[in-house]
Amino acid sequence: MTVDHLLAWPGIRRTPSPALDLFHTRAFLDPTHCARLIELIDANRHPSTIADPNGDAYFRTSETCDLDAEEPAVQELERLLHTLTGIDPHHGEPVQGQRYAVGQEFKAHTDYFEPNGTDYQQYCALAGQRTWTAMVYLNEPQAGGGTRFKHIGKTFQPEQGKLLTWNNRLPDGRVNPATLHHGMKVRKGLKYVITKWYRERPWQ
Ligand SMILES: O=C(O)CCC(=O)C(=O)O
Ligand SMILES: [Fe+2]
Repeated sequence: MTVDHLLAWPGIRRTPSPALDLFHTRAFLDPTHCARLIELIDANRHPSTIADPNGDAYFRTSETCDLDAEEPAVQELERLLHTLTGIDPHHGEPVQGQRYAVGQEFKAHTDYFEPNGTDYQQYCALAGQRTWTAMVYLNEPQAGGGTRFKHIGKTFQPEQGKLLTWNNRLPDGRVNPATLHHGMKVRKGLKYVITKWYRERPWQ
């Protein structure tokens, strides 16, 4: 994907930082679309998991849903993401939904797989490393639930339909530690997001 392609999206904003390529845009999804995706997440959620477990049982306390690629709301989301990013849809992992109740979070992590981690071979042998991440807030909790990029001191607040996207790699192809981010604790209400990860090579 080229950054120029992203910049053609009306209303896209780049976070001014030399450390990483990070963009956001408001109202990427409309409220009806968000509500339908929330319904799908609620119908099929289970405790979230992590790669390279680090011994902290409270590292990621949310619930996850693998969304059904046949659902019209998921297909429409995929179509919009393709228009936004220009990334070949075959390089995408299936879309996931995440739900956080009060007190739940996803502590500071990177979306790429640690190149020397124990799980790298298992997760990356076929499709390669994660390249770009796209995430969309589907609602707005009453308090908390921001996404904090610690290295650059930037926190995004959840807002229904707002999209974030960033490049997990550096221009030379190595992973970028400055993409470290924290899905912070929800203090009041619920938080729903979708996450979409792209790979170097086609998925499956
Ligand atoms: O919920 C958030 O704000 C961040 C989610 C996230 O980083 C992830 O699912 O990888
Ligand atoms: Fe993440």
